[in-house]
Amino acid sequence: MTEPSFPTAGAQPVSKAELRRHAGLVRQREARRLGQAAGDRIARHVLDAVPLRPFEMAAGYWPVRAEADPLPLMLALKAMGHGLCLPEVAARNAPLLFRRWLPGEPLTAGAYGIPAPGAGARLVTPSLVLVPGVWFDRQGARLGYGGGFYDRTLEALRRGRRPTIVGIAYDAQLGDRLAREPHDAVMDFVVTERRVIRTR
Ligand SMILES: Nc1nc2c(c(=O)[nH]1)N(C=O)[C@@H](CNc1ccc(C(=O)N[C@@H](CCC(=O)O)C(=O)O)cc1)CN2
Ligand SMILES: Nc1ncnc2c1ncn2[C@@H]1O[C@H](COP(=O)(O)OP(=O)(O)OP(=O)(O)O)[C@@H](O)[C@H]1O
Repeated sequence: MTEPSFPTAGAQPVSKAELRRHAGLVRQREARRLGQAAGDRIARHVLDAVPLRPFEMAAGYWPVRAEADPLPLMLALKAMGHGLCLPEVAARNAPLLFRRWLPGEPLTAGAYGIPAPGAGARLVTPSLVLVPGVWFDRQGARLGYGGGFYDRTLEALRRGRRPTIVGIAYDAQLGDRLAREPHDAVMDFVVTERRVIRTR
């Protein structure tokens, strides 16, 4: 397969929409190429390199659209005694909410059809946030689906106790410096199946 030309925020600016489309294709290709091994490697890298405190409340995500799979990591965190939760879109311009979830518990279709724990599950504040994305740069900037949800959410969480923010992606979704906007939340770590990048 020919490598699609590489859009960056450097000499040749591309629109966010173009980068999203390109990144979506890269993600699909990598999901197919790497299969389940990627999620297992990501889990190992996070456990090896990201400092964890006792009793973290870890926000994962239910992988959709070929997002790198955080579930092996979530299962390992649970086995170590940490808590787990999943995001919920509360309103279009609001931060995400997080609800407690244990693997095996039922999920319901939430906003955009993404499975979520549902109104019966307890609301919690995560101390460790696994953040999906379509593109990351090596400085920890992130491009998502464009709703600004994680930007608003991470900004709000950082006003409280200092959470650990970990972007999760396939290595092929890592690129050169993204044009950063003032509202863009920056990850503390970006972890792929190949490496851990510590950004601060
Ligand atoms: N697995 C997973 N769960 C998640 C997120 C995520 O990125 N991944 N979210 C992270 O925020 C939230 C859901 N956010 C989403 C935001 C936009 C679209 C979406 O489909 N956007 C349209 C464009 C709509 C518009 O421009 O207004 C699209 O991509 O076609 C989907 C999910 C919460 N749960
Ligand atoms: N902290 C914030 N406060 C208010 N509005 C914000 C904030 N962060 C982002 N937004 C709004 O959200 C819009 C979308 O932001 P952006 O394109 O960076 O989303 P994204 O990070 O790709 O999406 P997502 O986080 O949902 O995956 C911005 O144009 C902005 O208007």
